Amino acid sequence: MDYSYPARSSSPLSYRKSSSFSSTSSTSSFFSNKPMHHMSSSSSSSFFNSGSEYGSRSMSDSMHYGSQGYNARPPVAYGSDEIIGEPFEASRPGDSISVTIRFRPLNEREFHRGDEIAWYADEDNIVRNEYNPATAYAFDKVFGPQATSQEVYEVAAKPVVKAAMEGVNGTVFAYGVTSSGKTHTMHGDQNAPGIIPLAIKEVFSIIQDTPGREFLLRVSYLEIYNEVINDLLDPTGQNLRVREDAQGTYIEGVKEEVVLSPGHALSFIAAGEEHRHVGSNNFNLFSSRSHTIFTLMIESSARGDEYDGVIFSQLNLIDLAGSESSKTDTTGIRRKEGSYINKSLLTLGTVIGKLSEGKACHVPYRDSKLTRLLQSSLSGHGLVSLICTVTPASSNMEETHNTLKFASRAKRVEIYASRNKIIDEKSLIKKYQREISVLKEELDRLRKGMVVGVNHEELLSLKQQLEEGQVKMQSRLEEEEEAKAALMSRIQRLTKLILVSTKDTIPGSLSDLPSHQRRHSVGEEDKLDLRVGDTLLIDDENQKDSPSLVSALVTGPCYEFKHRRSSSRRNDEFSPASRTFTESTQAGELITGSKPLAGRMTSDQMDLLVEQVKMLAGEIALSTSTLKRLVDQSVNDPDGSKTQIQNLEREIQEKKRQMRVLEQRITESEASISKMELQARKQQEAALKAALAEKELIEDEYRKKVEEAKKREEALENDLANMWVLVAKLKKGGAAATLDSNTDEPHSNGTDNIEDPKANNIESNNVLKERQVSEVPSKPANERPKEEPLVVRLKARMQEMKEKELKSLGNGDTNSYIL
Ligand SMILES: Nc1ncnc2c1ncn2[C@@H]1O[C@H](COP(=O)(O)OP(=O)(O)OP(=O)(O)O)[C@@H](O)[C@H]1O
Repeated sequence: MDYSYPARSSSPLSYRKSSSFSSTSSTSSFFSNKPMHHMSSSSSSSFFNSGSEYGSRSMSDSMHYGSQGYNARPPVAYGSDEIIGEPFEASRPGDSISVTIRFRPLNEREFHRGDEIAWYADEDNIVRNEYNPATAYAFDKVFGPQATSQEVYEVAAKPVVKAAMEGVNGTVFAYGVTSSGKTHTMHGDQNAPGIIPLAIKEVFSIIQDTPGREFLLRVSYLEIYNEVINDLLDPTGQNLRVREDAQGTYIEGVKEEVVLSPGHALSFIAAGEEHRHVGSNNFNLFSSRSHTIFTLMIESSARGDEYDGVIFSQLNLIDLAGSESSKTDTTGIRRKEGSYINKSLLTLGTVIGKLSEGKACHVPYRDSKLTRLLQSSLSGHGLVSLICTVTPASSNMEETHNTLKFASRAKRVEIYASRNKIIDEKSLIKKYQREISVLKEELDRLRKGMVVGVNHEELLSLKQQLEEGQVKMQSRLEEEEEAKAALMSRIQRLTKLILVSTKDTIPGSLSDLPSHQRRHSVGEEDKLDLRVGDTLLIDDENQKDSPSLVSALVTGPCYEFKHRRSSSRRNDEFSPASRTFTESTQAGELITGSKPLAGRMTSDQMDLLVEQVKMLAGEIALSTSTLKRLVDQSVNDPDGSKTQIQNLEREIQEKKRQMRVLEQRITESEASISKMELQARKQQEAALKAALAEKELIEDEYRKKVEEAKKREEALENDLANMWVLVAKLKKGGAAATLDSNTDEPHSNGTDNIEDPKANNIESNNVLKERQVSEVPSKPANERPKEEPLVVRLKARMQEMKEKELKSLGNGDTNSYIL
């Protein structure tokens, strides 16, 4: 993993990465506040390094700087009160702020002006004045100029980081005059990462080594510039306000980003650094003009069943701006910045001083934003590690001495660190865990075929809906498939037309050609097409208006198509050989083939014609633009391009002409199609009219037959009625004697029989038949003279009826059967 850390102003990670992770307004306490402080002795042991022994003075590497060495006279005299008595008391129980001193090497500037080593690290814990060896300060650890940031980290930061991972708040901050090495210590660079990147690395490494717990990390990054708090992770977050609640101080609206890896966290810092106020002074080209506070919020809880609540802690990594002495040459804005920096550092010193006195007195935390924000940590809750960076240079001896005094006072501030626990509701990790478990359950239910909040019936209906949906989907797919198939077949039809178009110039129908003859290699095509072309020259009716189309037919469609695709790339190569090809076009070739087919043009062929016109139009546009380019070029080389231009002009003219031919053919085809349609419609109309007339005739005849049948029916009915009358009379008379007289009376009383026509009908029929069988054939006509007129008339009438009946049967008149 690359822990390279960006330089202040030229970071390779210098972009503001917008986080896709949870970003919430901070409502958490800057630190869990427990406003208590306790005085500790100056020799109290550190929380981190107990048992530091004060050793005798020894030469360290740090002393080997400066031309005059460290034996030079001290530039300043010290009062006895400033000298710390020796030896230090060994460690004693109780926690205090960890105070570490880090010397930086003399810089070039100091070296060149002949600065001496005024202060040096005497063994591991002592800072001693070169000019007055009795002036010495003891700290938890003192690092010489050769110490690496990693070493400083191990002592000054690692214990704080580890404690923070276990729920103890922690603050590590670098304090010192400008250009003493604070930023170098806290941030470092790619080659020597500082406390912040090393702490981040440590945090993730601890997570890695703690399989029993779950962690959630968030970061925030802000600066205090001219007593204004700005959010470095959110450029819009300017002039944020410090708020206070039961848990302590917090910054309202500060952006917090969840981080997932060291690189991720570093990218936020790098982005924040871009917004940090940095300026140059005569000591430092990239002087920090603001205090920065990088905060890592750590939540953790035991995994699985061993859940014991959520532990929350904050780790603050602070890079303070350097105090500026009167020697710092600043003007204008820098001076203003400097005065703000000094004021806030002075307040910090005062607060530390008050705390170190251990008296119950007013501590002016509120006098500066810095002390207000550090209130919780300085007031004793959580671990605090102060790293004071100093220069050994004699020219800065006084400033270094002030730093040492400040550090010494800070060392006397006692702290009481304890592990934090937070109630679950406030825990982000808990919130996320809850969400995760809800989602997991939902997933589980879904896997088991259950839907959250859905009962069995609803589930069934859902399944049904799903099935219906599937059916719909299926039918839609089928429709799509059909549409696709239709399209495919249309494409195939068109493709076939295109492929066969050249072959179809052979007289005969398309279907006469076997399909394999319609698909052949370019070589075969060339030979065949030459023959086809010859034939066409003789037979094609278009020869007169389109002679150049023949040249199109000389080339096969495949070859032509290949050429057409490449011709756009090679349009400037108008060699005589290529000219032949450029004159013939795919479009021209196709239409030539389609015309002989078009005795009656199909809609596919019409579509093809339209496509060909479009293709030609495209080719013309391309050729025209090439022509334009050639004409432009010809200004420099008139002779070189002349032939090409002429060829191209001819080609354009030819294509235009072909296009006109095609358009004319389309118009003609359209006209002929509509003419044929009209004719067909007229024929159809005439046929319909004839059919109608024929139908009317048949109907007339039928009507007449019906009328005749009706008339016959009426007549028969009439005859029948008369017969009944006669029969009734015969029955009534009983004898032949009376028959004569009665039958002649037209109004005889026959009403009895008539009243029951059905009964009479059956009876009379029987009587009639008897008489016909027994009397009429057996008796000669001359033996019954009295009966003759009536009987004869009756018989004649019956005969007549029979004949009519037979006649009706013969004519197929079904009405006759009714009788
Ligand atoms: N221990 C060190 N070893 C080598 N070079 C260092 C060390 N400390 C600081 N420097 C160099 O000294 C210069 C100033 O350091 P730095 O910017 O860290 O000072 P500072 O205290 O942050 O200053 P300011 O308060 O003005 O921001 C830098 O070029 C830095 O690389």
